Amino acid sequence: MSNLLEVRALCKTYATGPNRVEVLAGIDLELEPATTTALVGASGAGKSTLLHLLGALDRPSSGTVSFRGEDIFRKSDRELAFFRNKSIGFVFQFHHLLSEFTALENVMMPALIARTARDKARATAEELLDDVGLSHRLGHRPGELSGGEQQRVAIARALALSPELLLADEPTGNLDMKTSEGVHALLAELQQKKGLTLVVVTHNERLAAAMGRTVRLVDGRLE
Ligand SMILES: Nc1ncnc2c1ncn2[C@@H]1O[C@H](COP(=O)(O)OP(=O)(O)OP(=O)(O)O)[C@@H](O)[C@H]1O
Repeated sequence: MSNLLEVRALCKTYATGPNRVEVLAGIDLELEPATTTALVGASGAGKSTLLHLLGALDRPSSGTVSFRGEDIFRKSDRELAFFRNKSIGFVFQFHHLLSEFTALENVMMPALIARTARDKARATAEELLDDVGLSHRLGHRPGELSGGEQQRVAIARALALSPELLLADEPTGNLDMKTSEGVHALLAELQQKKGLTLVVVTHNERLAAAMGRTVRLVDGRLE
C-alpha cells in the first residue's frame, strides 16, 4: 500500500540566543492510510515538535515530509496553509474553541473561512456534532460545556474539512480518567468510520495501547 506520509531524515534545531538545541536528529517514519499511531517519549523529547512538522505548522531545519508523494515543504507559506487546512485536522490538549461562539458556530468556522456556503457548512457541522454525540448542545458556548464536551466539539471542528490526517497532541491530557476513556473511544470510532490516519501524542498508556502501533522518541530519533 502506498504511504500517506513519508518522513525522511527530518531534523529540527531551535536556536535561542547563542544556544542551539537539536530536538529532532534524523526522523524516518512512514504512515499508511487509515492507520493509528501513538507517539510517545519523555517530556521534552520533541513529540510536539515532530507533530507540528507532520502537520505543516512549522518547517524543519532539514529533511522532508511527503504527503501522498509530494514534498510539502517545497510549498510557499500560502500553499502550505492551504494544504494544511484541506488535509490535516488538529486536536490539542486545550480545546482552543472560540469562547464567544456556540458549539455549532465553532464547528462551522473552518468551512466558513474556506468560503463554503453557509447552509452546507451548517449541515456538515450539525452532522459532525451528531457524530461526537452533541446534537443536543449545538447552541451552547464553550463555557457552558463540560471539559469532555469541549474536547468533543474540538474534535468535530478538526474534522470540519474532511482531513485525511488527524493529529492529536495530548487530547485527553486535561481530562479526568473517565472522561478521557470516552474521548479515546470516540477518536477510535471516528478513525474507523472516516478512514482517518491518526497520530496521537500521549502519556496515557491506555490510549497508546489502543493505537495500531507505538513509536518512541529518544534522543531525537524514533525507536
Ligand atoms: N520554539 C522553541 N524554541 C526553543 N526551544 C523549543 C521551542 N519549542 C520547543 N523547544 C524545546 O524543544 C524540546 C522539545 O519540546 P517539545 O514540546 O517538542 O517536547 P515534548 O516531547 O512534546 O514534551 P512534553 O511531553 O513535555 O509536552 C524542549 O526541550 C523544548 O524546550
